Order: sequence, then structure tokens, then C-alpha cells
Amino acid sequence: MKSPIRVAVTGAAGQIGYALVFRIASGEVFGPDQPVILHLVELPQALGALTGVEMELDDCAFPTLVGIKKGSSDDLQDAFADCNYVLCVGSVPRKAGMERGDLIKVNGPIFVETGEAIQATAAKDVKVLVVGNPCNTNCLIAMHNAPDVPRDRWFAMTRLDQNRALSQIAKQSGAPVSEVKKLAIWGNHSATQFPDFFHAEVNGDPVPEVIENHDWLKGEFIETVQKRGAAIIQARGASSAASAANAALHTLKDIIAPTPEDDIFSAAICSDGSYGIDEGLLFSFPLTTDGTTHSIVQGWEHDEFAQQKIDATLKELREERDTVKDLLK
Ligand SMILES: NC(=O)C1=CN([C@@H]2O[C@H](COP(=O)(O)OP(=O)(O)OC[C@H]3O[C@@H](n4cnc5c(N)ncnc54)[C@H](O)[C@@H]3O)[C@@H](O)[C@H]2O)C=CC1
Ligand SMILES: O=C([O-])CC(=O)C(=O)O
Repeated sequence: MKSPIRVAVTGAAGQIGYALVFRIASGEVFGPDQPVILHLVELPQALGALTGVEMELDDCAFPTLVGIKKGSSDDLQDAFADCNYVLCVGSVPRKAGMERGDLIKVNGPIFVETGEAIQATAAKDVKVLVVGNPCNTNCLIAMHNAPDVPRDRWFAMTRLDQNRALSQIAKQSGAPVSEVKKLAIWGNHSATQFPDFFHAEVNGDPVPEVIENHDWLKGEFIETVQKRGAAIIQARGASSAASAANAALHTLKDIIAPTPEDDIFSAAICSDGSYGIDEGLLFSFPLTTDGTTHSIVQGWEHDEFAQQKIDATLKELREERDTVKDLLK
């Protein structure tokens, strides 16, 4: 029997949390032979609801779930103690009419304490995935407040954007979604992100050859992916939850398993200066991993259209970084 891994989820009684923790407990991510201890973290006023989540987890009788520890956001050091993964979901979602960046003042400060606590008590091999918005810049804040945690351990989620883009291309081309590959998201998880159809493939052929309607690719496709979160809030009256939880699990799988040779995955990571992106910014790139060490796919060329899109999302991330400069150590 393997020794258990500890996975912390903040905001565990929220919409995404409720769609997330059962699937982690089920063994879907780490495998049927990997015991998991869940650290469920909530605001003090939500600890009652969290007890309900704990009861339901018990009632699932998952063989892979060998422990549950409830934690309060008042004591994150205790909540994150010895955790190998910390999934930062707990934060306020936007409402209709807002951009994700509008949440920066209310959610940004949460990530100062989050970073400090991760550094203080999490396991030495901790990996952190930030979901709470604006996720790139929240991750930047946490990373800066945990300077001893290596920079390759920090991820902000753009897998949901990648999955949205995959579905759009599959529908438009008529191919199954499993045949769409190398669809990278560049930049911010925001309305400036660039879903890169130029390097994507359907059945091994370049998307711009398979889909001849380039006006659709350059217009409606990009805009649909950029604004999908807002469209869901409009339709559902609440922001995406099941698909967001699915993407968080998908990101964990992306990180821990070798990337198939014919594909990439996207997440925002700490830039090493590749593609002219400021070193230290949390920027989404095309990535691959051997299951231990991830790296940015190199050598992709961008025409003027693509470069303008990348420049726009870079500009926005620089502005967000400037807005939170007081929270960065
Ligand atoms: N990166 C992405 O692709 C996506 C990000 N999101 C973001 O995820 C976040 C959570 O969304 P939902 O689950 O729908 O919201 P929600 O409001 O349903 O749940 C959030 C939970 O977090 C808790 N919480 C708030 N502050 C906390 C703190 N400091 N520590 C611990 N828990 C805290 C709340 O009590 C609540 O239970 C939002 O910021 C949302 O914008 C949502 C969808 C996709
Ligand atoms: O749009 C939002 O506010 C929630 C989110 O990040 C998404 O659905 O991509």
C-alpha cells in the first residue's frame, strides 16, 4: 500500500469545491491504489456547510479516501500542514457585468496569507494550483509570499479555456474532440487570452487547413472562448462550476502524467522569459511534461495577428501585476 498523499482544497463547500472533492476522493486523479487524505478548508462561517460535505464524503465510502481534515481560513498553517497539493479555489466569484480582473482587490489579499502558509507548513514537494480569480495574478501573489517554494510548483488554471477551445474546434470541424490536439492558451485567464488555433491540429493536420473559414477562427472562435465564462454566468446566473472542477482535475492529471507525444497542455506558470514574456509573470503557455518536470514548448512562430493577441494579454497581466505590487514581496 502506498503512503497517503494530502490534498488541500480551499473553498471546499463552494460550487466548484462541491464538484471537485468527491472526484479527488474517488481515485480518479491519483489512481485506485493511491490513498488520499483531503484537507477541506473554508471560511469560519461556512464550516457548518463543510461538515455536510464531510458527511457526504463519508457516505460515499471511497476506498481511496483514508482521511478528512477540516480547516478554517483563520488557521491556514494548520490547514495546509504536510499537504502535497494545494488547490486554491476559495475566493469570491464575479457577477454578471464584471470582468475577472475586477475581483483583484477583494480576492488578491487572500493569496498573501495563502502563500505564507504554504511556505510555512506544506510538504516540501508541494504543488499549487490556483483557480480563484483572477487566477494568474492571485497565483503571482501567493508565489511571491512563498519565496522558498520553487517557482516551478505554481500553476494557475487555463485548462478550462483549453477545453472550451477544443470543443469549439471539434464542433466546427466535425471531428471528435479526442482528435483535436496542441490547442494552446496563451496569457491570462481573461477576455484577452489567446486560444492559438494556428498551431492546433485535427487528426494531425493544421487547424487552418482543416477549417477553411479563417474569419470564424480569427473572430467568433476566439471571442467565444474568451467570453465563455461570462456567457455561462449570463445563462446560469452563477459562474461555471462543474466544468471548472473538471478542468482543475484535468490540470492535476496533466501535471502528474507524461504528456502524449502528439499533444500539449496549457496552464499559467512562472515565465522564464520564453517568447519575450516578462520573467516571473504567471503566463499561460503550451507545456509538456515527463510527469515530473514540465517545460514550455519552444520554437512556435507567431504571425502578426497572433503576436498582437499575445502582446495584448501580456499588457493586461503587467497591469494586474502593477495593481497588486503592494502584495508582492
Ligand atoms: N480559473 C478558472 O478557470 C475558474 C475560476 N473560477 C473562480 O473560482 C472561484 C470559486 O468559484 P465558486 O466555487 O463558483 O464560488 P463559490 O462562492 O460557490 O465558492 C467559493 C467558496 O470559497 C469560500 N471562501 C471564500 N473566501 C475564502 C478563503 N479566504 N478561504 C477559504 N475559503 C474561502 C466561500 O465560503 C465559498 O464556499 C471564484 O473566484 C471563481 O471566479 C471559476 C470558474 C473557472
Ligand atoms: O468567468 C468566470 O468568472 C468564471 C471563470 O473563470 C470561467 O468560467 O472561466
